[in-house]
Amino acid sequence: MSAKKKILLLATGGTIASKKSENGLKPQITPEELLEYIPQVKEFCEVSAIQLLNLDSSNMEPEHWKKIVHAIREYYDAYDGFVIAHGTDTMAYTAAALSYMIQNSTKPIVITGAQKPIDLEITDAKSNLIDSFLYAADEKSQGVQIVFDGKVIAGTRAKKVRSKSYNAFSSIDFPSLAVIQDGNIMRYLPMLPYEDEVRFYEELDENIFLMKLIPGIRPRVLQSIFENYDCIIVESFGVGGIPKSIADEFYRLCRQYPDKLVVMATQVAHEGSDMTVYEVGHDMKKYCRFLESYDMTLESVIAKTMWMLGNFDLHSIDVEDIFYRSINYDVIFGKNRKC
Ligand SMILES: NC(=O)C[C@H](N)C(=O)O
Repeated sequence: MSAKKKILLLATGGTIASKKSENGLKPQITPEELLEYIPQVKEFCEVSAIQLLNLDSSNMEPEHWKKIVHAIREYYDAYDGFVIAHGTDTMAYTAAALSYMIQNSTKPIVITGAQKPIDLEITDAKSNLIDSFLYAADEKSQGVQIVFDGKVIAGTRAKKVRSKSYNAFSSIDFPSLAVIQDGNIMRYLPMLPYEDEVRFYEELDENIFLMKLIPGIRPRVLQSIFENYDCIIVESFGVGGIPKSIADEFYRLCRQYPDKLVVMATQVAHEGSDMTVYEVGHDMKKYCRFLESYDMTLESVIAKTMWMLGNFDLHSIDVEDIFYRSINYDVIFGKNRKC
């Protein structure tokens, strides 16, 4: 029998590690205590644990993602896989960010958490953690994934869709990679071997503004957004377009600030953008250079632009080539699609 896989648990806080305080739930359970609740994982893997952060994930920031990446890089050779215990609220953002910051990892990096603290009698924490260790210790696992409520979701495809229920995450416009039931991993998609070596990126540019359109939006704040941010992501309606009420000012600013990255995304949860369909999208094409999200989740668009701006000089790269290149299954129906 082959030796047990060595898995490192990186604890970052979240409900999974929370206890009641006077002011509500607060992370305070140590990673060692977390492991005491799931002694059965010792049967199939050798676990070590470190407390990397201790946050409600509402407080998770790009600086913390860098810290997580740095720790995984530091311990990469010493372990066969990693489990990150994380709050659920921003887990989809972290999973997307790590997908860009750690690419081609043959060692699985699994992110999990819980809707109920591990010390409660009724909790999803234990099953989520056990499934995560099982997945991280499996020979066929690789890359960055979320394991939650029996589903394995590609790091770029997850979205928190329920604030209270156990099935809090969906895989958006892409199948779950696997399901885990009664200790068995059922894979829906084969893991294809990576062509390149593992690569770590520790830079991000977080100077990004997400502008959500609402009916009746006025152009008042646009000047200051363009002045102050490197990238403006427009969370538009439907497949995409700029409404008349802000169009003149928006196009004027696109011309005044040609170096700003403009990305058109959508507030619709499924099926993505297509700026070729409507006149409101067509006009945008006439006046601005922009990227669009296609079928990428908003979390992935945000993380990908932070990664792209942080690691490449946009004047010396083909921005479209990088943005539309599929990373960890993030974009399938993008510009570079081959049918
Ligand atoms: N279920 C959770 O983990 C929610 C918590 N507020 C967090 O994101 O840290």
